Amino acid sequence: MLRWLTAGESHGPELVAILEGMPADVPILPEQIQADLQRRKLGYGRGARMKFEQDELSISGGIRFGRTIGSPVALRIGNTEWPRWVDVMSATPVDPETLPKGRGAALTRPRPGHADLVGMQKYDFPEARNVLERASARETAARVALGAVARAFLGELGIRLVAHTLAIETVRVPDGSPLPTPDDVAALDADPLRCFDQATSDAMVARIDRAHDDGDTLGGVVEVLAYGVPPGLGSYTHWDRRLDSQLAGALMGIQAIKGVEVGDGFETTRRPGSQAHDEMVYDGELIRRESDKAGGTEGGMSTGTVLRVRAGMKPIATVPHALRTVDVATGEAAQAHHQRSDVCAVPAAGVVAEAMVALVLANAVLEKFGGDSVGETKRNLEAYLAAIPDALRTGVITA
Ligand SMILES: Cc1cc2nc3c(=O)[nH]c(=O)nc-3n(C[C@H](O)[C@H](O)[C@H](O)COP(=O)(O)O)c2cc1C
Ligand SMILES: C=C(O[C@@H]1CC(C(=O)O)=C[C@@H](OP(=O)(O)O)[C@H]1O)C(=O)O
Repeated sequence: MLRWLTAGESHGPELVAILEGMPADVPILPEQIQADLQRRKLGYGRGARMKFEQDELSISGGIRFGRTIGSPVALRIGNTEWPRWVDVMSATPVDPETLPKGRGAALTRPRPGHADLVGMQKYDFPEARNVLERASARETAARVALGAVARAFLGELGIRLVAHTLAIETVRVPDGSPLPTPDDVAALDADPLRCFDQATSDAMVARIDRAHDDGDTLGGVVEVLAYGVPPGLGSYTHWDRRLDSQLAGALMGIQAIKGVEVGDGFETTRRPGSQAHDEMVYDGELIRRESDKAGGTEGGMSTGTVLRVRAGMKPIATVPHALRTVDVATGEAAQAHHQRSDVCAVPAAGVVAEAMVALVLANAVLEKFGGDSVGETKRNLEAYLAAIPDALRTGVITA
């Protein structure tokens, strides 16, 4: 079993992350993790902080000479903003009178759509600083770093992932457009929206420009594809063993994700059964699917076809054209606090979603095939695939 934990505040000294249960001998270099951290900062519409803050990665354990060694992988990502926040985020008591006026001010005008108000109620805070520091999606940097390790493990088994942007608000990639493969990652990273359709990407840029001018923010939809996934990850035997349940939970666990679809998702509910499923045909060697509407799972198990999941992100809550709220210090009507924010962070959410899917798949692979070294996992996987009776063979769809 793979377990992972993150800690750290948005403006604290660093984020820390631990991945426990990763087999030994997975090749992974700090540069690979750093590259994924860099990809998470990409995307048209992100705020100023993405430009001036660097992700300072250091590895505290679990990796030696460029390979995992079976012990917990422990990572630190320094927040280069920290020197400006030393007082405000001090772990030791500080006289509130000495705090800087702007950053140190009490945040008593909670933002609709962010965690501020309920966080204050729940943890008994008079203002929102303690809440937003941890609710912030800064934390997703830690998950992306762990996801890079999970992806390296999956890569050794021939499982490769790619994420792309499907929609920004109502600007959407046309139905039936070609799907990217993992070979397209560099091209996607070079696109301002990580969108695989040039005309749609251009329209998305224009829409974000308009939102920026209007003092508004936008959400959208990302899709993660995993190629080379063997049949039989997850299980139909219990709700929490279902791969689709685990994927949905992991994706919904990303800040601002409000909907998840597996395969054609809600579109499937608008089709009659005769047109909703992926029919099987025998080609003399393998049982093949005529279509891929299910998105690579049936009965909570991977089918061996391309895994396809989508996550819908709501618009950023810190709207520059500030929303109405109540100042909880005075009880008076007010405008929600706003200093700076992303206009749109959907492309970054795609990189985070890819990391979460990688972690879930790595866990599912280990549950099915075990292995204390990646070589052992690979042997077990190959033996399982070889043992599937000829009459049941479907193969595995790779890119
Ligand atoms: C990559 C990424 C960047 C984000 N950037 C911002 C931001 O700049 N401002 C903001 O208010 N929310 C931002 N969010 C969303 C908030 O973190 C999120 O809405 C908040 O934690 C409340 O959680 P909920 O939306 O899941 O209810 C971002 C989310 C992601 C995934
Ligand atoms: C720092 C990151 O994202 C942050 C996520 C975020 C939020 O409320 O979720 C709010 C913003 O932070 P700040 O309010 O300090 O500008 C984003 O910049 C990051 O992704 O690295």
